[in-house]
Amino acid sequence: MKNYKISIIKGDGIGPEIVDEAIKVLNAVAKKCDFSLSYKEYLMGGIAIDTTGVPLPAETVEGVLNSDACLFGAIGGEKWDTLPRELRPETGLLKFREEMGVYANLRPAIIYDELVNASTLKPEVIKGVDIMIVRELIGGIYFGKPRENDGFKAFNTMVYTKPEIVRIGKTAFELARKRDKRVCSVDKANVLEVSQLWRDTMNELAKDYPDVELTHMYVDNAAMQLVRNPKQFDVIVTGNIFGDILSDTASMVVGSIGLLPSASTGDKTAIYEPIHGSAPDIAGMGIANPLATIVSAAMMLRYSLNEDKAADMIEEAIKAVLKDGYRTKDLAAFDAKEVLNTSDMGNIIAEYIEK
Ligand SMILES: NC(=O)c1ccc[n+]([C@@H]2O[C@H](COP(=O)([O-])OP(=O)(O)OC[C@H]3O[C@@H](n4cnc5c(N)ncnc54)[C@H](O)[C@@H]3O)[C@@H](O)[C@H]2O)c1
Ligand SMILES: CC(C)[C@H](C(=O)O)[C@@H](O)C(=O)O
Ligand SMILES: [Mg+2]
Repeated sequence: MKNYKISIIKGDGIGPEIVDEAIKVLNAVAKKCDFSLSYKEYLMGGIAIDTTGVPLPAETVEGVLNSDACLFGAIGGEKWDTLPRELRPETGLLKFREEMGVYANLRPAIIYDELVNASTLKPEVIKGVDIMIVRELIGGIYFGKPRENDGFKAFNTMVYTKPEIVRIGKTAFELARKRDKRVCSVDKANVLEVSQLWRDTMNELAKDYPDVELTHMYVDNAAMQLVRNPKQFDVIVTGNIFGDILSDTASMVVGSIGLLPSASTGDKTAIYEPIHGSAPDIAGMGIANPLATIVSAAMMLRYSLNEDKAADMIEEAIKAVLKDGYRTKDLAAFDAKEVLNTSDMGNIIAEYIEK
């Protein structure tokens, strides 16, 4: 029987609650599909600061690199917000992504038919939405130097090199080939030099993909278009900060931030993580939606472990559970037959897989 080594980072806030449910579902599907998963837990974020003094212990880096894939919850919280920047949970996460070399963050926003009433947008606007946001994850203004805050003047630097743009562009074009063959590159080329290089490079790269249509959009317009007519998008490719913002918007297009999964991929390893944060406002209340993390686990099965059947089973179980009217609190107002807590949502998905 095949065994996969999965590194687990639960993190802070709702992180442990949602990751536990994903593990439950993974175990159910492994049993059905005749493979096994062994898990090893590592620390990152606030809990790592409290336990080891740093947000990203060396052991975490090494453990994840030696595993087949990593499932990650979320980090951060007010308790650590006043620490010097190098000691903050978010700095740990960024260093982690950088060390893992996960330059391509795939954030799919797909509407479940059962949830068309859950979005704040009209059903006819969102029915059929299927967008893949390809966010560059280890460059741009998040990592650019110089950066400084001397108490009077503060600045960050937005940097992209051509190879970085080509690398993420290829990911987007290759993905589009397996979808509707359309890439929309989002930038701010009307103002920023870095965006002009981004746009010129995408245009050059497009010559290698004559079967894929490339269009460009300024990020302010893209934010508006996502809400006006999200169905116009197939693949969106964009830089780190624009992708961060646009993916939170896309999550609400499909009903809740508790629904959007992601895969952070590169040449060394892959990290599977919901797009949302540690949600300190609801941590410990048992009301967090675990679906984003459970779907991230399905992405892990599909992309890193090549267990497509198991991934399909999770996705089918989620659809069936939603169809039967089970909802977490964030979606409770929308065609709910029964509102479940975080743990019961995990249980019922595992049960649907088992039966
Ligand atoms: N990848 C990560 O680890 C990650 C991502 C984003 C934010 N953060 C961190 O999380 C902390 C909180 O940030 P924030 O409040 O801006 O963003 P957030 O995504 O944690 O929460 C935003 C809102 O969405 C709700 N929400 C988020 N996930 C949910 C879920 N699964 N089910 C139901 N509701 C959910 C929250 O309750 C909150 O009202 C900060 O410390 C931030 O830096 C971490
Ligand atoms: C917590 C933060 C550093 C992170 C980001 O901005 O990348 C988060 O918002 C995300 O979307 O994963
Ligand atoms: Mg974000």
